Formats: sequence, structure tokens, C-alpha cells
Amino acid sequence: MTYIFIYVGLASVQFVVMAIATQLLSVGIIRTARKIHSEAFEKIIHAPLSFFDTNPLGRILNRFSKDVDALDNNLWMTLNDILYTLLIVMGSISMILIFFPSLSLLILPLAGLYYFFSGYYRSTSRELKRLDSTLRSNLYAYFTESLTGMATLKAYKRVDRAIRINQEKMDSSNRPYYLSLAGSRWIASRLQLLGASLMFMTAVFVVGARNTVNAATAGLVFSYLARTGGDMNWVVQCFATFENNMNSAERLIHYIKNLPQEPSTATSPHRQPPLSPFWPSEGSLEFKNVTLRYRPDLPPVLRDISFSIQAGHKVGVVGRTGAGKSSLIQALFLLSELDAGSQIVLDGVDTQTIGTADLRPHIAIIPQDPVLFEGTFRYNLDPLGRHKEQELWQVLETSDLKSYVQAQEGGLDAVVSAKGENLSVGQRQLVCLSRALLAKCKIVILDEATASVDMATDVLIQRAIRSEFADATVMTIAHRINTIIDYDRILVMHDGEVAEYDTPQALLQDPHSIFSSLVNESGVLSR
Ligand SMILES: Nc1ncnc2c1ncn2[C@@H]1O[C@H](COP(=O)(O)OP(=O)(O)OP(=O)(O)O)[C@@H](O)[C@H]1O
Repeated sequence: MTYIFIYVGLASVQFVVMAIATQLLSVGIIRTARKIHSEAFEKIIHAPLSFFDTNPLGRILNRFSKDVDALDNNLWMTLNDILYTLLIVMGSISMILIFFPSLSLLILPLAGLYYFFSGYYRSTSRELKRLDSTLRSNLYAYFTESLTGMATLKAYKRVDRAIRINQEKMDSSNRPYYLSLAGSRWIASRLQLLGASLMFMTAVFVVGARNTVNAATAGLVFSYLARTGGDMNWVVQCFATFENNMNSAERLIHYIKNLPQEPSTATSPHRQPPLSPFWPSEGSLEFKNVTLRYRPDLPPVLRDISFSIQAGHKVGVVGRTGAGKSSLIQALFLLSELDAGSQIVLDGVDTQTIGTADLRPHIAIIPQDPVLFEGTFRYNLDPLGRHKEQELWQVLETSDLKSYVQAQEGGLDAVVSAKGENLSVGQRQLVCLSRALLAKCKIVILDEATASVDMATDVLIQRAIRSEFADATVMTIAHRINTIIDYDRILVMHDGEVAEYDTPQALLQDPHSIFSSLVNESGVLSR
């Protein structure tokens, strides 16, 4: 009867402790996990472009798929398992020690061996997990690269090679997994042996003391001991899995602590003088000693550039490929950090002293490589739903897209697929033009914006820019000289510096100017 009470008492205590502890731990871990992965995601969103230049997409995807899954779903379950099994093992050992205290002399060396084996296994398992994560990132990176470059692989008949490399990477990424399975068997066999030794020694002790030991006591102890070997193994396995899952947490926390960040999105509330809600009202722009490099370890691509643009002026930016034309835009949007001493002043405000959320929406851009979001035409034109339907149709008409959108099923609500892939590059640029028209910004940037449209559409866009952006400051990076020949100013970039900056007429008067040679090459004036 006493044994039944002891048994039921121990089991009840175990159950209650277990229930409370797991509940508290699970809630705590789930909350912390959510906090970690949302903070890591926020850091990624605000990482500078140089981070994405140097980190393959596969590596980032691995962290936000496998590691987040380990943190969100596996960590608390493993901890529950550890707690549960540990309580059972401790219960069994306590039971032996209560009834046979002298057996503690045998249990101590076994505990030492247990500690040694489990430490050896855990450190190996941890490294294997690290290796697994690295090789998996490598595999993901190759996979995403192959998908992105599928057209090139097919064009150069390199699909078989890509399949072979993918298989090789798959094989090598599976190696740590097989090794970790082998490691599990290694530890299991040793711990089962330790459990069996404990059982054997207890049996020898019980047989030796058969005249003093009650048969019921011996039965109770053996019933607990029978599963101790397996349980001890399970505790180590769970502990190793727990440590491995903590490795995922460590990788996400590394992002939280070490990821470089873009300048702050919000303007400081203590900024003096406070930013006017009507800024920028004119659109004057001044670059003062601007030096920009894409990464701290790279040479500058803009070198001590200074020029100013009067409000409302139309400026054409020209130069040979790689001269730094697009980098001017990077600097203007503060997409890369400027070197110390650089200033870009927009309507009297140094753009580095305000948050990017106050700067970027005030500059409209029609980029060289336009990307639309998955959704509808309406969403892509007016994501914040601030404009009336009539205004949307009006800008579509100005950019010659109205009839196309009307012909689509759903009109403004017709589907635009991810990246705008169901539209031609030219049409995507026209959607960007419509969006810029709608935003009515004081600064408009066109980066080779008409590179992908036919001549007639190019003329239409240029006309729209002249009429609709008459009051705005426009900077056009031009590949067709004829589109900017009547602009107010021409900025000629050469090797990261401003080589020439004047009216087109003044630059053309000098037959040795770079602009004159570009015009002669294009044959614009002879047409
Ligand atoms: N993401 C980047 N990381 C590192 N260097 C870059 C990056 N983008 C551009 N560069 C370098 O900056 C320099 C200027 O490039 P930029 O794109 O500004 O030239 P561009 O005049 O616009 O050329 P293009 O007319 O061919 O578009 C080039 O030497 C280029 O190699």
C-alpha cells in the first residue's frame, strides 16, 4: 500500500510540475521567438543595398525559413521534451536512492560517464548543425540563382550542368544530416549500455540483499529502471536538438545585432528647425562635395561632386557607361551612405538630416528597370488609396496606357503579376510614369526611362514630362541625346566626376567638349 502511495504521489508531483513548467516555458519561448524573428526581419528591411550585394538571397532565405521555423516551432517542443524526460529520469534515480542509498556509490561514476559521452556528442552535433546550415544556404543560393538565370542557362545549353551542380550541392548538404544520424546511434548505444549497467548493478545489489529487501520494493525500482537507459538517451538527444535550435536563434540574433542599417526612416522630433510639412515646395537641388562608395572597402564611384540645379529646371545627365550617372540617383535617395563632408541640399534642407521616410516619397522616379508589385493597376498606381478613380484614368491617359488598361478584364482592378511580369518593360515604365504623374512631386528622376519604349512612345513620354512636370525639377539620365537637347542644363559625368555642366548651347559651341562628341556620335543634329 505504501508503495502505491509513493508511486501515485511521485507521479502526481511530476505531472503538476511538468504541466506548470511547460506552460510557462512554452508561452515565454513563443513570445521571445516572435520578437526575435520580427526584429531580425525589420533589420533586413532596413539593411543597406550593399548588404544584398554581398549576401546571396539563398542565405537570407535560409535564415527566414529554416531558422525561423526552428525558433518558432521546434524550440519550445524540444524544451518540453527535455523537461518531461528529465523529470522521469530524476524520479527513477531518486527512487533507487530512496530505497537503496548505498547504490549512490555506483551511480556517481555512471553519472560521470554519462556527462562525458553527452558532452562529446553535443559538441559534435552542434558543429554538424552549423555545417548543415551553411551548406543548405549554399544550396538555396544556387537554386535561386539557377531559377533567376534560367533563360541564360537554356540559351547556352547549360541546364544539364546546372542540374549536376545542384545534385552535388544537394548531396553535400545532406552529408551533415547523415553524420548527425550516425552520431545519434553512437550516443544511443553508449547510453543504453549505461542504463543496462545501472540495471545490472541494481539487480546484483538486490540479489545480494535478498533477505532484507522487500520484493515489492525491488519490483517498483525495476519497473522504473527498465526505461531509464532510453530516457537518458532521449534527454541528451533533446538537449542537442535544443542547442541546435539555439544555433538558429543565434543566427537571427546576429542579424539583429550586427546588420548595418540605412539612415533612420523617421526625422528626429528634436530637429531644429522642424521640417516644414510643405517641404519641398520649390525643387531646387544642390550637390556639395558628394563622395559615394558602394561599400566602405570599394573605391568611390562619385568623387567630390558639386553642382546645383535651379528649381523647375530640366537637367539631362549624360556620360559614357560606368561614368556614375545612376550613382547620382543612389546618392539622392540616400541608398548608399555618403562619405563625411558630403551634402545634398533639397530646398535648403540637408537630406542627411531628415528621415528617409520624409525624403524618398518626395522624389518621383521612373527607373531603368521598373518593378511593379503583385496586385492590380489601381494598387500599383496608388498604393495608399489617396486618389480618386477619375485622377487615375487621367494619368493613364497622359501616359497612353488608358486604352490598354480599359481593354483588360477588370480595368483598374485587372491583375498585375509579381514584378509586373505580365506587362512589357515599356508598359511597366509607363505605369511608373503614371504613378509619378499622380504623386505630383517637385523632383522627378528619369533613369534611362525610355530605353525600352518605341520612338512614338518615347516622344509621348517626353511631351508628358514637359507639360505635366513643367513646374518640377527634372533630372533625366539620357541614352537618346535628342530627348534632352532642349533641356535647361546638361550635366556630363566622366569617371565619377562632373566633367561639364552648362546649357546645351554653350557646350555645343565648344567642339572639343565631351557633350559635342556625344552629340556628333549620336548624329542628332545632322538628322
Ligand atoms: N551595386 C554596386 N556595387 C559596387 N559597384 C557598383 C554598383 N553599382 C555600380 N557600381 C560601380 O559604380 C560605377 C558607376 O556605375 P553607374 O551605374 O553609376 O554608371 P552609369 O553611368 O549609370 O552607367 P550605365 O550608363 O552603364 O548605366 C561603375 O564603375 C560600377 O561598376
